[in-house]
Amino acid sequence: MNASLLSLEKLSLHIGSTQVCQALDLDIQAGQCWGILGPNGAGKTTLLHTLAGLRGADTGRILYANRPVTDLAPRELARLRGVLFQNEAHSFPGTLFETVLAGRHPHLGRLGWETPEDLELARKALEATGLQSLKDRTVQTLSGGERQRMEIAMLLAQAPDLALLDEPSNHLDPDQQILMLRLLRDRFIQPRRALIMVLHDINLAMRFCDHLLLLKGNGQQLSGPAREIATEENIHWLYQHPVSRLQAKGTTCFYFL
Ligand SMILES: Nc1ncnc2c1ncn2[C@@H]1O[C@H](COP(=O)(O)OP(=O)(O)OP(=O)(O)O)[C@@H](O)[C@H]1O
Repeated sequence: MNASLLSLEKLSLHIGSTQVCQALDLDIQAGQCWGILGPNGAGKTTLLHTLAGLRGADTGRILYANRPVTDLAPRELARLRGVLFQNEAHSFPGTLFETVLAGRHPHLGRLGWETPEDLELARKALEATGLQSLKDRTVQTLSGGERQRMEIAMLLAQAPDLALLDEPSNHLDPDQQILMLRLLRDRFIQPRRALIMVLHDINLAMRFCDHLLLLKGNGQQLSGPAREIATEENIHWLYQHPVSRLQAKGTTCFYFL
């Protein structure tokens, strides 16, 4: 049996007038890729930030390897989980290389100096995301897609056990969407690692996720293996839009009518 990286026990969460989830039990195991789907405003980002330990829940517990997230020091938490935020604003005007290298922060020694290994990991992360030729550019000069790839590179450099991604395909063209999600899958779908991503594109979710959490935005939720959860009926229930489930080239996809 795989190890449990993150467990939710009877988690209830609301923001404003939105009930994001209600008594949600979930077990994210090493080697799994979870997709969180739901209509605009359902609370997907709010839940992701809560899982990351950045905000509190109403009731219930969030456990990282059986330890409550509230007991973990920031540095320890930053080694366990990394977050790809939507529209992250970087406050200092660094170069691409310096920014990606900052991903190594949770791993630095007491003096805070980067080792040659940290520099090498940052260099490799830039190479993996195809950004090495831009390494000396300032972050402010990057296009939306280049910036998104930089955020992914930073997460690769951080190398946490669990990656929490908020719409990782944002700003990416179709080719880069596939390349970056493949890269994330290859790095994080590992015996000691896992991936959770909020996605709007259900077909990307079908392609990359083995488990799904559907959030309706009124406290109703459905979770489980993607092949059981991704039915025409459930996807119609989720988005309140007519949809057809199709088989193409051996994979399941959804066509919104
Ligand atoms: N500080 C706040 N106070 C009150 N309501 C808020 C606050 N922040 C967010 N909300 C609302 O909470 C709901 C959930 O927001 P959230 O960003 O988590 O949804 P989401 O599912 O990620 O949405 P989207 O798909 O549009 O990105 C939204 O209706 C949002 O307007």
